[in-house]
Amino acid sequence: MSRSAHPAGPRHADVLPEGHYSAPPADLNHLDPKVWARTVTRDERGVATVGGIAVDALAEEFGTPAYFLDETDFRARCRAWAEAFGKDADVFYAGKAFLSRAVVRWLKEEGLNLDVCSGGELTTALSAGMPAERIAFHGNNKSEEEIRTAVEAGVGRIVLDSFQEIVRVAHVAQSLGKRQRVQIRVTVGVEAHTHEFIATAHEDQKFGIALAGGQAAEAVRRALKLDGLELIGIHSHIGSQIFDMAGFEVSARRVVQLLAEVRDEHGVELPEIDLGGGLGIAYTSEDDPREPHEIAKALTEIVTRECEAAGLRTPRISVEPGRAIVGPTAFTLYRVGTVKPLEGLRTYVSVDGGMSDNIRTALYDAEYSVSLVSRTSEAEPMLSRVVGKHCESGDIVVRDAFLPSDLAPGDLIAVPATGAYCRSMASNYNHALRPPVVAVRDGEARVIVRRETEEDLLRLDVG
Ligand SMILES: Cc1ncc(COP(=O)(O)O)c(C=O)c1O
Ligand SMILES: N[C@@H](CCCC[NH3+])C(=O)O
Repeated sequence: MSRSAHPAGPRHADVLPEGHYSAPPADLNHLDPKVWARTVTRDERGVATVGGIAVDALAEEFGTPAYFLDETDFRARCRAWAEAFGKDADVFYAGKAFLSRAVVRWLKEEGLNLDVCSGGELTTALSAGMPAERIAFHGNNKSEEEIRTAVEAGVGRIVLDSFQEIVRVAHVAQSLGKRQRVQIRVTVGVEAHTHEFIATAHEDQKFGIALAGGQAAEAVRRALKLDGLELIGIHSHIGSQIFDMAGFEVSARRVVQLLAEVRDEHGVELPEIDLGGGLGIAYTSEDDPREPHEIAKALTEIVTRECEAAGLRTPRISVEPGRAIVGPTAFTLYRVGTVKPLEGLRTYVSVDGGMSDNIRTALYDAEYSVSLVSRTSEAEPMLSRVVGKHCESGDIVVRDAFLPSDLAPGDLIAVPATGAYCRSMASNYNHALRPPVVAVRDGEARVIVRRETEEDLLRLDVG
């Protein structure tokens, strides 16, 4: 592939326009372990490798764009979470981040439970052999059919999200002659420090039942009266990509307060509390996420302290990390198609994917990093914007990042930390074919979700 020089673009710090970036990194070839999956490194040629396989070979075999998932890293993260919380707590992987049958099998083998939030996720989980009692079923508008499937399967818990749902689940359970274990999802009134679209515990939004105004206490009252329900606890999820533990602290305190009120009113000590997911990961070298053992320690201490103060037995804690497990384990590999320097601004690098395989930049103004991975380069840093091939000027994958100034069509670049909410939120915009997910481990690569084909598109179009 040609590496012809292109007209000089904006390259030096003194001509850089405003944007979300700091100075160019000291070494553009360095693959920072903070943002790259555990086994990623460069081989003797300078080509990046994952699980011992070089990305040029992966691109050759599987094509681009494609997501490559480091199975070793995924399993290690599952184990770290399970060990950090220990046997007296439960870790539910949030399947919305990324779910496939292989993932379900890994979770099962590594001792994790699974949070699903739709009939589709539930079917995937059951079809890959996840025991139903290890599944939690979420959602703010579960259909009667979804509820029936979940109750029939015997899911470990359904998380109730509205007053209507309390009655709906009780009715379905009773009609099946069952008593369904449930939690009530409450909104604790915390403003999580994250993007507005992914914060979920302030009161003015669609999820949960507010603690404020006694709504949640009323939900407990109603649930306790219904024969079809066994109320086992209270659930709170405050948002996503959160680094600051202060929000979890307030949330835990308010949930424990509700448990104390329930004890006082009904003489019942609910045995479980779920503090949701939402723990942040490093998308760029500037992010500093917490390790699972620190998170486990902080959450356990808060809950224990608050329960002691309220004279309650400490309930069994559960958490639902999605992004923190799968996010860092995958990267998206793209091939560069065009390189367009805009004098005084930045260089637009077009790749063969875009907002259809990563909507997070357009949707949340998310920040990502990017590296040239098919070779190393000693060329000077060039302020770049990585864009896709869609008919949309907001089709941006990486808003501001530095790539070497000799970047050329045919080069492979990769965006790390795309394991969560990229394939799971992928679309067919412009009839794009959603990329495959390839799991790599110990020198072996295998497709776990295949690439869509034009036949798939035509098969759906029955007109
Ligand atoms: C109820 C619930 N649990 C868990 C999660 C997982 O969040 P994250 O992937 O940020 O850990 C979400 C999504 O934000 C959620 O809504
Ligand atoms: N999908 C979002 C977060 C919401 C997760 C589900 N409540 C993201 O990419 O960050």
